Amino acid sequence: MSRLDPETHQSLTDMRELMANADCLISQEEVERALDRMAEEITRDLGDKLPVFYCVMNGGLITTGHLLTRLGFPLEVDYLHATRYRGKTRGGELFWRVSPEIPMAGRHVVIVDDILDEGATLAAILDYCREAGADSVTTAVLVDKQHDRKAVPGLKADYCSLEVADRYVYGFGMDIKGYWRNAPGIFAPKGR
Ligand SMILES: O=P(O)(O)OC[C@H]1O[C@H](OP(=O)(O)OP(=O)(O)O)[C@H](O)[C@@H]1O
Ligand SMILES: Nc1nc2[nH]cnc2c(=O)[nH]1
Repeated sequence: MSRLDPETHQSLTDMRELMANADCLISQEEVERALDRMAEEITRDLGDKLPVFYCVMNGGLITTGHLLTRLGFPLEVDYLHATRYRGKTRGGELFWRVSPEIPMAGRHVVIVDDILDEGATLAAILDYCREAGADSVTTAVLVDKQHDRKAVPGLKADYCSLEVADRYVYGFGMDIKGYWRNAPGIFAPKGR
């Protein structure tokens, strides 16, 4: 391996240590089973509606990819990027980096994301879809974080069968300090 500058070397060490000491909250097998269930339900409800799936970047990337390969019906795919954490563990104001390209008017829209935490992101995206004239809007989210701080009390995704405790989690699309979106399962730093 080529020599790394000291700062990069330290980050590499820190990130490897973090993963070596993490708690695995949901294994890859459990995630796969949850995606199977989600795909079955979506197929039942939307399989004959030519829906458009919008991936919420960046976190929704892995869930969207795994979900779409389980869907055996015609559909379109687009993405949007609305972010409010931006490498931090606390959410701030929602920043729209990229708006979707495929028009939503008159379409059956499915929003796919990795996590429903406080729900400010999903609530804003739902408003956007309704204003854009979508015929129907459904939401598919891999995990729902359990706490009572939802931006809209009782907010739930239409399709979601995994729950996580109120900890900062990463893996399967979710980052920790920008890293480990590639972790195969859902993890949390030990003791935090
Ligand atoms: O329910 P909320 O509290 O609103 O948080 C959920 C959002 O937070 C994450 O995105 P983030 O803002 O980290 O952007 P990123 O996916 O680009 O990292 C995640 O992918 C969700 O979109
Ligand atoms: N990576 C990550 N992103 C989030 N966005 C909202 N909550 C979380 C979380 O627990 N982890």
